[in-house]
Amino acid sequence: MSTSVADRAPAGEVVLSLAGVSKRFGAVQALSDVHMDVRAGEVVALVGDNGAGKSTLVKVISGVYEPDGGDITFAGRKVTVGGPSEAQALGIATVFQDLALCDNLDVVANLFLGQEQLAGPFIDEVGMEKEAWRLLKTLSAKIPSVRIPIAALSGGQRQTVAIARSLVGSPQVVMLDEPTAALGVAQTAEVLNLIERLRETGLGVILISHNMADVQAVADRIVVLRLGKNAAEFRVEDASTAELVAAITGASDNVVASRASRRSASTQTETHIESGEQDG
Ligand SMILES: Nc1ncnc2c1ncn2[C@@H]1O[C@H](COP(=O)(O)OP(=O)(O)OP(=O)(O)O)[C@@H](O)[C@H]1O
Repeated sequence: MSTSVADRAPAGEVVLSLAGVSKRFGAVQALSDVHMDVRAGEVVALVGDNGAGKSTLVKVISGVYEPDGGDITFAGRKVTVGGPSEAQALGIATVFQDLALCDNLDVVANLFLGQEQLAGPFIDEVGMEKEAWRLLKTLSAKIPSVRIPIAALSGGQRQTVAIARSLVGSPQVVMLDEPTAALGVAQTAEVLNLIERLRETGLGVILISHNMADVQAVADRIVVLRLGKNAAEFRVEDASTAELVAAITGASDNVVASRASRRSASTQTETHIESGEQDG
């Protein structure tokens, strides 16, 4: 089976919708009444402080955890996601932080390991290699060979393989959990390009990140969780870093926000001085 754009929902259509999702672990209410929509051809960033509930939400969507309450609607119908393989069969793929790649196996083996059934019943070694190149091409990925072991690849290239792997089986939604956390500047830029490619192919992308620069560079919408609840939602062009930080921390007078506004005030003053707008 190949990833066909024709199978996908038209851009702008809601493909995944969460309503009233809750999850408790003993005394900890990790998620309360969470809602979130993801549209085809859109990158939604899911942000929040440590313990805000991001990982729990990802695990609910990917079928690792069963929610205590709430509805998940995927491609227009209410679904229960019984486990990660069910999520993948539905069309919800997740790239977890650990990437789950086998270092000693090559790129082709890693792309299809354990998901041969998603690639199609009759796919052989040659077919897998062709499909591997096709998936990497979809991402405009820079991998020198599909026959080199993962151990020989850089961090950005590994992330690329993990993202390509998530595309086997034609998902409609891809979730990326902190994809740039362990990467340097150039590799981060590479991964942000991949995310843009995913959006261009019409996928709904959920990006979990602590990095506001990455989020602001690539997301269309930003959903902020705080203490397991929806705290705010922004279109990326409407949110300043200070507003985002305030929504994440729940306070507008925190150290990061006031530092950001001091810096922005001093930049404005400098701009005015440079353009000769100062008084006197
Ligand atoms: N398996 C679990 N058992 C008990 N409590 C849990 C479990 N998983 C998460 N929690 C708790 O649920 C809350 C939300 O945690 P979660 O890991 O979802 O937050 P997060 O936003 O992903 O944080 P981080 O950015 O640190 O990964 C936290 O209070 C956490 O301690």
